[in-house]
Amino acid sequence: MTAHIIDGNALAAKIRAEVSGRTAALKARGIQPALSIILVGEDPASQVYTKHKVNDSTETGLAATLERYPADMTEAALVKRIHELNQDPAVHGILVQLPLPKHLDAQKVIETISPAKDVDGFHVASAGALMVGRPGFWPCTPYGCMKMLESIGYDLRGKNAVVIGRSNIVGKPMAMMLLAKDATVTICHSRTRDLKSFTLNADVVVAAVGKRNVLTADMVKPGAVVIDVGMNRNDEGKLCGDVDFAGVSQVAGWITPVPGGVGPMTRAMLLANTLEAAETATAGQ
Ligand SMILES: Nc1nc(=O)c2c([nH]1)NC[C@@H]1CN(c3ccc(C(=O)N[C@@H](CCC(=O)O)C(=O)O)cc3)C=[N+]21
Repeated sequence: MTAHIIDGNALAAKIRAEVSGRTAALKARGIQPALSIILVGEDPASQVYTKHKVNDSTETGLAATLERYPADMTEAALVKRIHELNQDPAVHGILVQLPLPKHLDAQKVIETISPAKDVDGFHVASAGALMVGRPGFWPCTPYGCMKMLESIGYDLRGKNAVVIGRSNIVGKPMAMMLLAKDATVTICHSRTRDLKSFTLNADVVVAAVGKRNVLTADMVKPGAVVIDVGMNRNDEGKLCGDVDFAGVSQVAGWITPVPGGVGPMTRAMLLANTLEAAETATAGQ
C-alpha cells in the first residue's frame, strides 16, 4: 500500500489565493492589511524564515514590515516597541520571531502583544480562547494541520488521534483543535511509555517532536493519516521531518511530506490570520 500525499505547497497556494482576494476587498475599502515582524538577533534560520514571511505577504498584497534589532536589545525596549505597534491602527498583526535571545523572556514578551494583533496565536489569551472555544487566533502550525485534514474531507468524529509532542506552539493547541472536532485525543511525549502502543491504535498521528524517525512503519495502523510537523536535517544536511517517510508511506493512507507539507501551510495560515485581524479591526469602517 502506498499513501496518498497531502500536498502542502498546493493547499498553501490555494489559501494564499483566497487571502489575495480578501486583501483586494480590503484595499477596495481603502484599507491596507499590514503585518509587523520583529526579529531580534542574528539567528540564521530566523533570518531565512522572516524573509519568507515578508515575501509571502508581499505576494498576497499584505504590507509586511521586518524590524531588525540587535541581539542585546533589552526587554524594556522590545516591550516599548510592541506597545507602540499595539497602538498603531495601521498595523493589524504583530509577530515576534522565535527563538528570542536567552536574556529575553519570550512568553512575557509575547504577552505584551495585543491579543487582537496576535496573529501567531501564542498569547495566553489566544491559547485560552482556543481551549474554551471562543474566537481568537489559532497558532499557525496546528491550524495548517487542521486545514490539511479538512482538504481530504477527513471526518474526525470518534477517531483516535495521537499527538506526539506537547509544546505550547504545536502539540497542545493541536490536541485542542482535534478535540473540538470530536476526536479522542491522546498526547504523547518524551516520558510516554511504549509510544507504539498508542500510535498503532491511532487513525490520525501528528508528529511534532523535532527528532528524526520518531514514527516508523511498524508504529502505524494501516490506512492512518500521518501529519509530520518536524523540521530536522538528516546526515546529508537535507530537510526531513519526524516521520520515516519512506517506510511509513508504505503503511499509511495519507501522509504529509517534509519539505512541502506543514511548513508552507504554517506560512499560509499566518497570512490568513493577519487578514482576519485586519478585517476584524476595520469592520464597519
Ligand atoms: N513567532 C514565530 N512564529 C512562527 O511561526 C515560527 C517562529 N516564530 N520561529 C520558527 C518557527 C519555524 N517555522 C517555520 C515555518 C515554515 C517553514 C517552511 O515553510 N518550511 C518549508 C521549507 C523551508 C526551507 O527550505 O527551509 C517546508 O517545509 O517545505 C519552516 C518553519 C515558523 N516558526
